[in-house]
Amino acid sequence: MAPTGNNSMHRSSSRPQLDLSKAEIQGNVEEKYPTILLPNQSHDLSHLALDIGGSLVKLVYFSRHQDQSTNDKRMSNVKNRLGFPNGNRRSYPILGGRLHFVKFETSKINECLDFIYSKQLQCAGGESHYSDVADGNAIIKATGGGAFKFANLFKERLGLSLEKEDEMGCLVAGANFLLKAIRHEAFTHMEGQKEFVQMEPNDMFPYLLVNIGSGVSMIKVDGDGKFERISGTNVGGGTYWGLGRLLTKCESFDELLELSQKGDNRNTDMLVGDIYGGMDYSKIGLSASTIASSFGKATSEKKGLEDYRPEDISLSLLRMISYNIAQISYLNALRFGLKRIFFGGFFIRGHAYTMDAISFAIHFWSNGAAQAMFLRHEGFLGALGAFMSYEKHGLDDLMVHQLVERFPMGAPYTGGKIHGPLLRDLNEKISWMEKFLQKGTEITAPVPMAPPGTTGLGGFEVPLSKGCTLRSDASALNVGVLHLVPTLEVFPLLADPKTYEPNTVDLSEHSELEYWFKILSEHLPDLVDKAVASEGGTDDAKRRGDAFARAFSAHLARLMEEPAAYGKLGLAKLLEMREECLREFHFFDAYISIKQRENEASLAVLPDLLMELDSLDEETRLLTLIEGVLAANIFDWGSRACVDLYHKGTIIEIYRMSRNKMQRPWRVDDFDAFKKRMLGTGDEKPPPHRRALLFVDNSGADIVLGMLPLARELLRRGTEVVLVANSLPALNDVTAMELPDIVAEAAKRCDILRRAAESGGLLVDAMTNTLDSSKENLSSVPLMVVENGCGSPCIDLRQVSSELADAAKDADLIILEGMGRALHTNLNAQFQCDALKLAMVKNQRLAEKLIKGNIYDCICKYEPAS
Ligand SMILES: Nc1ncnc2c1ncn2[C@@H]1O[C@H](COP(=O)(O)OP(=O)(O)OP(=O)(O)O)[C@@H](O)[C@H]1O
Ligand SMILES: CC(C)(CO)[C@@H](O)C(=O)NCCC(=O)O
Ligand SMILES: [Mn+2]
Repeated sequence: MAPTGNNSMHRSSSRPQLDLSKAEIQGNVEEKYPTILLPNQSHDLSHLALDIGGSLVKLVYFSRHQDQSTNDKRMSNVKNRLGFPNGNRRSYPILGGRLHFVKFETSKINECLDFIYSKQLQCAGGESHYSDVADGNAIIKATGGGAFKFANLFKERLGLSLEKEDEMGCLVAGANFLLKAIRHEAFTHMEGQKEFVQMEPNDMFPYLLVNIGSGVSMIKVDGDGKFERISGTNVGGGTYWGLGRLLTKCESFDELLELSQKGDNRNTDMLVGDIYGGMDYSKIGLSASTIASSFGKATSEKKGLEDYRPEDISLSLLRMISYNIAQISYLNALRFGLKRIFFGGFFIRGHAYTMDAISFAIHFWSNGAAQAMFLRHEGFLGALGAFMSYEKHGLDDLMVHQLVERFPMGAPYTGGKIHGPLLRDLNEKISWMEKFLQKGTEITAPVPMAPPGTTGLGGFEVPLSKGCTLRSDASALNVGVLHLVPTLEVFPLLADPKTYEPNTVDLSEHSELEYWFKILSEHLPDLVDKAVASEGGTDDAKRRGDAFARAFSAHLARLMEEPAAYGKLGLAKLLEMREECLREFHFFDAYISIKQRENEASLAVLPDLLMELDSLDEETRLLTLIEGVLAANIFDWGSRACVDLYHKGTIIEIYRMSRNKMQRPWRVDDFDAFKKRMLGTGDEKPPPHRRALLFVDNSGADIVLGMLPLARELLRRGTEVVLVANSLPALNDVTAMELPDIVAEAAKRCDILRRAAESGGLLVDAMTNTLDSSKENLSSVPLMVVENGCGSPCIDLRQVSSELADAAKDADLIILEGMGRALHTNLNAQFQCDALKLAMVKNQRLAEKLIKGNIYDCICKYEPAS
């Protein structure tokens, strides 16, 4: 999903510009990191907050979206027309922007200072403190012990004062925010299986929060700001890393964790079987393979450290510490009757085995009564909480539907160790990716390897999740950039937003996932060609095209290995990711020339089509119009089969051929019910719909020869029509920016469309001269265009533009057209008003699966208001 407006397609590069005017160095010019004053820098550039722990520094910062859409004529017309109510809006603006998550090792705090400096984050410590910035005395929120320990360093190097926030309070604030506002934040992890859990904001409390950092804190959370640190343990992440380093000579935490994946703890741990001569101690429920004593075998007098494999040592240590923390957690949960236990902190590091070990132990000790849950933003709770403590961020009011998470490529800092230079611009990103992605191993993930099986109650056997190479790039953290888009809303006509699921196809089924990955991979070379051509085919475009292909393939490979890496995966997300990835590499509209060509060709034949339609009686015309929409939906550059077809004829030939083949009954055919609602039966004439929302799909024939004639029919019958189109380009879909021009062209050829477009404010400088129009005829129901808030071929109706949400309030008919919006998503969506779903199925597998039919079968699904 994307924010709305004029410039929004340039969003990917939308870091606000620094205002460098009157910049001057403050203090000693000889210093290594002299502070530069930017007195004219706008104060709301960003917020920054830190959690400086014993092991890692976590940084959360906010960057604003570029100012959007001020002089967009279409927008202001729509606003006039629909008179956007302000009643239920917040009374103060919250900033649209992005939240970034970055971490560093505390022992290398200079890297963190460099990062802040190079991003100029110290120049904007937060609105409420702006007045201080000019004095070189910006204040930023910080928590963790380092907020005390390093206060002077921040002051000296960056002129930043750290305002200290209570560490436990921050952890709780961060966790509460994530659980409420981020979809797919919390998950369980058992025997290698990740399952997302959605918390009900009304039913979240109480819970136990266990933060495993260097040390471990256990906090009972009863509400927002209501908590008590009930316990802790000094055996934590620092213990694993510290002891592990001494015993194995590993040089990094990740190396130690990787070693554990090849370990066998039977060589170091003393098992029940070792003590009981290979037998279980079944009377107390302990199997022979239960660890009786961690490192108990290392007591052997005959052996020294060199006789044990570092792999085995690492594994024993990891299990010892994970089990120990889990056991103490469980006992504390028991003490206060808490059923839900969330684990955070970077000890977890998204590592499958660690999570399995903790889950297993919680399950074991509680006899299945308590459940361990993990958080995707595991280590960032404190930093987020510190961020939340700014007064005017507006974040605490944000809701799930206003946050969109994206996973851009190449943020080398987030791994904790630095893999490359700070990426300042696209060029540097591409260079870095060219090098980084050559090392194929680094795009692998910790994934379960062992076949499914049971660990078996009665002992701590080996949890199943092992892993291969640990990912050291940003995505290892399974944390993206959070886009805050305050204008997004839940589509108000959904029958039940709570149970609404946009995706029709479930990608958690592996064969389904494989199939779509194959489709997307095969489509990639063609897409790259188009994208490069759309940017003039220059060397720069080719290089970007190459980088895009690498990046998107890497995403695909990553998801193939760990489908839940970026949250719950659906086809809509996958298709959107492709579009976002294009934008990330500055391809703003790959299909632009194809779209223009097809629009022109279709507009040229529109008058003939309208004439043909007008010669038909009402009933035949309605059928022909629906046939026309279905037939024209064949022009879809997202479908392989259709692209092949285009080489076989002109647009109008294909359109006619396609329409001639429309034999009823269609595979799903509710046309008669729809006709009855529109035309009635016998003498009984039902009133026309008040307002119809037409969710349009492709450019060219699809919009011009399919949807516009249908819109015209509705207008003629007295129904207001709102064309709902994408905010940003996706494949050859028509966008809300392009539609007014297309409508204007069509209006030159049709009186009904012209009057409606004028009435809807779409024709601003009315072309009164182009056609003879009598002024008295001018009043007409309006034709309008609104953007849907998204930049994907699919639509998740939980996150639409406020413009669309407003337009929906008076609507009593929804028409969803095309595979992306009516099939891949929303085929099963229920609405509060009449809904018509129209699509041609241009994919054999989908046809078989969804409608037990064949490629090119049609769907005309009509569901009256429930
Ligand atoms: N790259 C890394 N370097 C060091 N430790 C890491 C790394 N990645 C994960 N860890 C683990 O994460 C732990 C630190 O987690 P976290 O950042 O949540 O705690 P902290 O805030 O530094 O510690 P505390 O809250 O106790 O002061 C380390 O002790 C180690 O076990
Ligand atoms: C000291 C803190 C709070 C610093 O984050 C943390 O490392 C911790 O909770 N340690 C455990 C101390 C204890 O309760 O035994
Ligand atoms: Mn900490």
